[in-house]
Amino acid sequence: MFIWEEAVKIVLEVNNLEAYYGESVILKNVCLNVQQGHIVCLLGRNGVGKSTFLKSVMGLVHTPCGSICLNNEEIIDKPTYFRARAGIGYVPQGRDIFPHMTVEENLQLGLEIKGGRGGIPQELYELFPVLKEMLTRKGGDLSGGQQQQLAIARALAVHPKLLLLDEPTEGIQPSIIKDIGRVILRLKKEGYTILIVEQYLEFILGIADDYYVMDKGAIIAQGLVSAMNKEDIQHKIAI
Ligand SMILES: Nc1ncnc2c1ncn2[C@@H]1O[C@H](COP(=O)(O)OP(=O)(O)OP(=O)(O)O)[C@@H](O)[C@H]1O
Repeated sequence: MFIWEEAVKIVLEVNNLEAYYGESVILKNVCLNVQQGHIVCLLGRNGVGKSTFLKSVMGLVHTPCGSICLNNEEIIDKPTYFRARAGIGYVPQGRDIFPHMTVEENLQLGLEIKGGRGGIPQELYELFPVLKEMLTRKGGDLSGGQQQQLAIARALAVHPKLLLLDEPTEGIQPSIIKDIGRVILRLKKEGYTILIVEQYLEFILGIADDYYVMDKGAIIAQGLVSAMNKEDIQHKIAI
């Protein structure tokens, strides 16, 4: 009998990656895959190298060894703007909202990667109704949670093939954390592929498909979230 199996498509494939700040090696031999349509979480304590990993994928740190493939194309030697145009959306830790620009102007900046073409997609306001109410407010006047929503919306403006989120729950009140969780699940339903760096295990349990745990710049555990031994992983990421 012939069984038709749909081929698994890997959007991001990282192999044997090393990253450095000056002479200091931060990432060692990191391998991590993100399958299309999946939500993948990279967990770990403070300072183990999670943000450095996302910055490496964006081309923001020195990565002399290894491989970073986006949809089977090697991008490790490509500049950051190329990676952004190739479809990687990045929401850094701290959000990087422009405080003196309005919410609308911040959203328009998200379109610049693709030459500013097309208007702001209306679905962004469905995902984040609060942004529509605050279009003329300055980014710097928004709460931390609202800024996080604005940063995610800005990255989504060009429909990225891969969305990188660096600690989306950091410093945010529980009700907004729930809203962000709901948005991520909706994006998953729409077929988005997302890699989230987190320290907050409970948040990712309800939303992620696959997890990796990092310690001292190396991957020390990985698997399906559905099969995760939560106590063991919590112990590995506890301070
Ligand atoms: N610009 C930099 N120059 C030198 N060292 C850095 C720089 N940024 C980070 N580091 C160091 O690299 C290591 C990894 O930092 P990184 O921010 O990637 O960790 P993290 O796991 O994301 O932690 P956190 O959750 O606190 O952001 C840390 O030891 C940190 O001090």
